[in-house]
Amino acid sequence: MQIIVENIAKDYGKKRNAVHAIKDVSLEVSAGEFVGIMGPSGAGKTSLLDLISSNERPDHGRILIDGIDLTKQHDRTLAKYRRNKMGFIYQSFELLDSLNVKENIILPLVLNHASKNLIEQRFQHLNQLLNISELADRSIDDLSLGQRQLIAAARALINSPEIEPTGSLDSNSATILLNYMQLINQKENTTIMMATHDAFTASYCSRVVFIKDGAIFSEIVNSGQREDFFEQVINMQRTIGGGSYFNVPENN
Ligand SMILES: Nc1ncnc2c1ncn2[C@@H]1O[C@H](COP(=O)(O)OP(=O)(O)OP(=O)(O)O)[C@@H](O)[C@H]1O
Repeated sequence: MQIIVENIAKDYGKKRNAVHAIKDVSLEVSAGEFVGIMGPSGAGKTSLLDLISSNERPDHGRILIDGIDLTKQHDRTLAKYRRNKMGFIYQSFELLDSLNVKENIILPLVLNHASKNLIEQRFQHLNQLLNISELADRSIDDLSLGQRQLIAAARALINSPEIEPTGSLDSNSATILLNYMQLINQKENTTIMMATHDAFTASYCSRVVFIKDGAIFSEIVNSGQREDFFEQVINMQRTIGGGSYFNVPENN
Protein backbone atom coordinates (compact mmCIF):
# COMPACT_ATOMS: atom_id res chain seq x y z
CA MET A 1 0.00 0.00 0.00
CA GLN A 2 1.36 3.35 -1.06
CA ILE A 3 0.35 6.41 0.97
CA ILE A 4 0.60 9.94 -0.40
CA VAL A 5 -0.35 12.80 1.87
CA GLU A 6 -0.60 16.17 0.16
CA ASN A 7 -0.75 19.42 2.13
CA ILE A 8 -3.24 18.25 4.72
CA ALA A 9 -4.47 20.44 7.55
CA LYS A 10 -6.77 19.70 10.47
CA ASP A 11 -8.18 21.98 13.15
CA TYR A 12 -10.09 20.81 16.17
CA GLY A 13 -12.61 23.16 17.73
CA LYS A 14 -13.84 26.43 16.31
CA LYS A 15 -12.48 29.94 15.78
CA ARG A 16 -10.64 31.36 18.78
CA ASN A 17 -10.48 28.02 20.51
CA ALA A 18 -9.31 26.14 17.44
CA VAL A 19 -6.33 23.85 17.87
CA HIS A 20 -4.29 23.60 14.68
CA ALA A 21 -3.43 19.93 15.15
CA ILE A 22 -2.06 19.44 11.61
CA LYS A 23 -1.00 22.61 9.80
CA ASP A 24 0.45 21.57 6.47
CA VAL A 25 1.79 18.07 6.15
CA SER A 26 2.93 16.32 2.99
CA LEU A 27 4.40 12.84 3.15
CA GLU A 28 4.99 9.88 0.89
CA VAL A 29 5.19 6.33 2.19
CA SER A 30 6.08 3.63 -0.32
CA ALA A 31 4.59 0.16 -0.22
CA GLY A 32 6.49 -1.96 2.29
CA GLU A 33 7.97 0.88 4.33
CA PHE A 34 7.96 0.77 8.13
CA VAL A 35 7.62 4.41 9.13
CA GLY A 36 7.80 5.74 12.67
CA ILE A 37 6.10 9.02 13.58
CA MET A 38 7.75 10.83 16.47
CA GLY A 39 7.50 14.22 18.07
CA PRO A 40 6.70 15.90 21.37
CA SER A 41 3.41 15.37 23.15
CA GLY A 42 0.65 17.21 21.29
CA ALA A 43 2.75 17.49 18.11
CA GLY A 44 0.02 15.85 16.02
CA LYS A 45 1.19 12.22 15.69
CA THR A 46 -2.16 10.65 16.53
CA SER A 47 -4.01 13.25 14.46
CA LEU A 48 -1.87 12.43 11.43
CA LEU A 49 -2.51 8.69 11.78
CA ASP A 50 -6.22 9.34 12.39
CA LEU A 51 -6.33 11.22 9.09
CA ILE A 52 -4.42 8.57 7.15
CA SER A 53 -6.59 5.82 8.60
CA SER A 54 -9.67 7.90 7.66
CA ASN A 55 -10.94 8.08 11.23
CA GLU A 56 -10.89 11.85 10.69
CA ARG A 57 -11.22 13.92 7.54
CA PRO A 58 -8.72 16.68 6.77
CA ASP A 59 -9.94 20.28 6.41
CA HIS A 60 -7.62 20.74 3.44
CA GLY A 61 -5.41 18.61 1.25
CA ARG A 62 -5.60 15.10 -0.15
CA ILE A 63 -4.72 11.62 1.04
CA LEU A 64 -4.13 9.08 -1.71
CA ILE A 65 -3.99 5.40 -0.82
CA ASP A 66 -2.80 3.38 -3.79
CA GLY A 67 -3.94 6.28 -5.95
CA ILE A 68 -7.44 6.52 -4.43
CA ASP A 69 -8.30 9.87 -2.90
CA LEU A 70 -9.68 9.13 0.59
CA THR A 71 -11.00 12.64 0.99
CA LYS A 72 -13.47 12.05 -1.86
CA GLN A 73 -14.95 8.82 -0.48
CA HIS A 74 -18.25 8.40 1.35
CA ASP A 75 -18.28 7.37 5.00
CA ARG A 76 -19.49 3.87 4.15
CA THR A 77 -16.64 3.32 1.69
CA LEU A 78 -14.18 4.58 4.29
CA ALA A 79 -15.52 2.19 6.92
CA LYS A 80 -15.02 -0.68 4.50
CA TYR A 81 -11.56 0.53 3.64
CA ARG A 82 -10.61 0.63 7.32
CA ARG A 83 -11.91 -2.90 7.89
CA ASN A 84 -10.15 -4.32 4.86
CA LYS A 85 -6.92 -2.43 4.68
CA MET A 86 -6.00 -1.32 8.17
CA GLY A 87 -4.98 -3.11 11.27
CA PHE A 88 -4.62 -1.51 14.64
CA ILE A 89 -2.84 -2.66 17.71
CA TYR A 90 -4.01 -0.86 20.77
CA GLN A 91 -2.45 -0.88 24.18
CA SER A 92 -5.40 -2.71 25.67
CA PHE A 93 -5.34 -5.20 22.73
CA GLU A 94 -9.14 -5.38 22.93
CA LEU A 95 -9.22 -9.15 22.67
CA LEU A 96 -12.61 -10.68 23.44
CA ASP A 97 -12.57 -13.01 26.47
CA SER A 98 -15.64 -14.87 25.24
CA LEU A 99 -13.79 -16.04 22.12
CA ASN A 100 -10.74 -18.29 21.94
CA VAL A 101 -7.47 -17.31 20.28
CA LYS A 102 -8.38 -18.47 16.80
CA GLU A 103 -11.82 -16.84 16.96
CA ASN A 104 -10.24 -13.57 18.02
CA ILE A 105 -7.71 -13.66 15.20
CA ILE A 106 -10.22 -14.41 12.45
CA LEU A 107 -12.83 -11.96 13.75
CA PRO A 108 -12.16 -9.22 11.15
CA LEU A 109 -12.66 -11.74 8.33
CA VAL A 110 -15.80 -13.20 9.91
CA LEU A 111 -17.25 -9.69 10.25
CA ASN A 112 -16.40 -9.16 6.61
CA HIS A 113 -18.27 -12.33 5.58
CA ALA A 114 -15.11 -13.86 4.12
CA SER A 115 -15.38 -17.43 2.85
CA LYS A 116 -14.41 -20.32 5.14
CA ASN A 117 -11.61 -21.25 2.76
CA LEU A 118 -10.09 -17.80 2.78
CA ILE A 119 -10.35 -17.57 6.57
CA GLU A 120 -8.62 -20.92 7.02
CA GLN A 121 -5.94 -20.05 4.49
CA ARG A 122 -5.10 -16.69 6.11
CA PHE A 123 -5.21 -18.18 9.58
CA GLN A 124 -2.80 -20.98 8.66
CA HIS A 125 -0.51 -18.49 7.00
CA LEU A 126 -0.34 -16.38 10.16
CA ASN A 127 0.13 -19.47 12.31
CA GLN A 128 3.18 -20.30 10.30
CA LEU A 129 4.51 -16.77 10.20
CA LEU A 130 4.09 -16.07 13.92
CA ASN A 131 4.49 -19.64 15.14
CA ILE A 132 1.31 -19.57 17.22
CA SER A 133 -0.52 -22.74 16.19
CA GLU A 134 -0.36 -24.27 19.67
CA LEU A 135 -2.28 -21.27 21.05
CA ALA A 136 -5.24 -21.55 18.66
CA ASP A 137 -7.71 -23.24 21.03
CA ARG A 138 -6.58 -21.49 24.19
CA SER A 139 -8.77 -19.04 26.02
CA ILE A 140 -7.60 -15.42 26.13
CA ASP A 141 -7.53 -15.50 29.95
CA ASP A 142 -4.78 -18.14 29.85
CA LEU A 143 -2.36 -16.07 27.79
CA SER A 144 0.61 -14.12 29.01
CA LEU A 145 0.81 -10.42 28.23
CA GLY A 146 3.30 -11.04 25.45
CA GLN A 147 1.10 -13.73 23.94
CA ARG A 148 -1.89 -11.39 24.04
CA GLN A 149 0.09 -8.81 22.14
CA LEU A 150 1.05 -11.39 19.61
CA ILE A 151 -2.57 -12.45 19.13
CA ALA A 152 -3.62 -8.80 18.85
CA ALA A 153 -0.92 -8.38 16.22
CA ALA A 154 -2.12 -11.49 14.39
CA ARG A 155 -5.68 -10.18 14.38
CA ALA A 156 -4.48 -6.83 13.07
CA LEU A 157 -2.60 -8.64 10.33
CA ILE A 158 -5.22 -11.15 9.21
CA ASN A 159 -6.16 -8.88 6.31
CA SER A 160 -2.47 -8.35 5.63
CA PRO A 161 -3.07 -4.74 6.46
CA GLU A 162 -1.28 -1.68 7.72
CA ILE A 163 -0.58 -1.42 11.41
CA GLU A 164 -0.81 1.40 13.82
CA PRO A 165 0.19 0.36 17.26
CA THR A 166 -0.66 2.90 19.88
CA GLY A 167 0.26 3.20 23.50
CA SER A 168 3.31 1.98 25.26
CA LEU A 169 4.22 -1.65 25.69
CA ASP A 170 6.46 -3.05 28.38
CA SER A 171 9.92 -3.43 26.95
CA ASN A 172 10.07 -7.22 26.75
CA SER A 173 6.72 -7.58 25.00
CA ALA A 174 7.53 -4.58 22.84
CA THR A 175 10.71 -6.25 21.63
CA ILE A 176 8.85 -9.43 20.75
CA LEU A 177 6.15 -7.50 18.95
CA LEU A 178 8.61 -5.24 17.13
CA ASN A 179 10.60 -8.20 15.93
CA TYR A 180 7.42 -9.73 14.53
CA MET A 181 6.39 -6.48 12.94
CA GLN A 182 9.78 -6.15 11.31
CA LEU A 183 9.58 -9.74 10.10
CA ILE A 184 6.10 -9.25 8.67
CA ASN A 185 7.09 -5.95 7.13
CA GLN A 186 9.98 -7.63 5.36
CA LYS A 187 8.32 -10.92 4.44
CA GLU A 188 4.93 -9.59 3.43
CA ASN A 189 5.90 -6.14 2.20
CA THR A 190 3.26 -4.70 4.53
CA THR A 191 3.28 -0.93 4.96
CA ILE A 192 3.44 0.01 8.62
CA MET A 193 3.02 3.41 10.23
CA MET A 194 3.58 3.66 13.94
CA ALA A 195 3.43 6.60 16.34
CA THR A 196 5.81 6.34 19.25
CA HIS A 197 7.65 8.35 21.90
CA ASP A 198 10.20 5.63 22.36
CA ALA A 199 13.55 5.72 20.55
CA PHE A 200 14.10 1.99 21.02
CA THR A 201 10.75 1.21 19.39
CA ALA A 202 11.48 3.68 16.61
CA SER A 203 14.85 2.06 15.94
CA TYR A 204 12.99 -0.86 14.30
CA CYS A 205 11.57 1.44 11.64
CA SER A 206 13.09 1.94 8.22
CA ARG A 207 12.42 5.68 8.49
CA VAL A 208 11.31 8.04 11.23
CA VAL A 209 9.41 11.23 10.48
CA PHE A 210 9.49 13.86 13.23
CA ILE A 211 6.62 16.25 13.63
CA LYS A 212 6.38 19.32 15.78
CA ASP A 213 3.49 21.76 16.18
CA GLY A 214 1.50 20.07 13.45
CA ALA A 215 4.21 20.22 10.77
CA ILE A 216 7.02 17.96 9.63
CA PHE A 217 10.24 18.92 11.39
CA SER A 218 12.68 16.44 9.86
CA GLU A 219 13.16 12.80 9.01
CA ILE A 220 15.92 10.23 9.30
CA VAL A 221 16.41 7.02 7.37
CA ASN A 222 17.68 3.80 8.90
CA SER A 223 20.80 2.71 7.06
CA GLY A 224 20.53 -0.78 8.53
CA GLN A 225 22.51 -0.47 11.76
CA ARG A 226 19.85 -0.38 14.47
CA GLU A 227 22.20 0.86 17.23
CA ASP A 228 23.37 3.78 15.09
CA PHE A 229 19.83 4.57 14.10
CA PHE A 230 18.77 4.51 17.76
CA GLU A 231 21.48 7.14 18.51
CA GLN A 232 20.31 9.28 15.62
CA VAL A 233 16.72 9.10 16.87
CA ILE A 234 17.82 10.12 20.39
CA ASN A 235 19.79 13.05 18.98
CA MET A 236 16.85 14.23 16.90
CA GLN A 237 14.58 13.98 19.94
CA ARG A 238 17.03 16.25 21.78
CA THR A 239 17.06 18.70 18.88
CA ILE A 240 13.29 18.82 18.60
CA GLY A 241 12.89 19.34 22.36
CA GLY A 242 10.05 18.43 24.68
CA GLY A 243 7.50 20.73 23.06
CA SER A 244 4.31 21.80 24.72
CA TYR A 245 2.85 19.35 27.14
CA PHE A 246 -0.17 21.57 27.58
CA ASN A 247 -2.38 22.71 24.77
CA VAL A 248 -2.58 26.46 24.50
CA PRO A 249 -4.84 27.47 21.63
CA GLU A 250 -3.27 29.96 19.23
CA ASN A 251 -4.58 33.49 18.60
CA ASN A 252 -5.80 33.77 22.16
N1 LIG B 1 -10.68 15.65 19.28
C1 LIG B 1 -9.91 16.69 19.59
N2 LIG B 1 -10.45 17.88 19.97
C2 LIG B 1 -9.69 18.95 20.27
N3 LIG B 1 -8.34 18.94 20.21
C3 LIG B 1 -7.75 17.80 19.82
C4 LIG B 1 -8.48 16.61 19.50
N4 LIG B 1 -7.60 15.64 19.16
C5 LIG B 1 -6.38 16.19 19.27
N5 LIG B 1 -6.47 17.48 19.66
C6 LIG B 1 -5.35 18.41 19.86
O1 LIG B 1 -4.56 18.39 18.68
C7 LIG B 1 -3.18 18.48 19.02
C8 LIG B 1 -2.44 17.26 18.48
O2 LIG B 1 -2.87 16.14 19.21
P1 LIG B 1 -2.36 14.66 18.92
O3 LIG B 1 -3.12 13.75 19.80
O4 LIG B 1 -2.38 14.42 17.46
O5 LIG B 1 -0.86 14.78 19.40
P2 LIG B 1 0.21 13.61 19.66
O6 LIG B 1 1.45 14.04 19.00
O7 LIG B 1 -0.37 12.31 19.26
O8 LIG B 1 0.34 13.71 21.23
P3 LIG B 1 0.72 12.59 22.33
O9 LIG B 1 2.11 12.20 22.03
O10 LIG B 1 0.61 13.34 23.62
O11 LIG B 1 -0.28 11.48 22.20
C9 LIG B 1 -3.11 18.58 20.54
O12 LIG B 1 -3.02 19.96 20.87
C10 LIG B 1 -4.44 17.99 20.99
O13 LIG B 1 -4.86 18.52 22.21
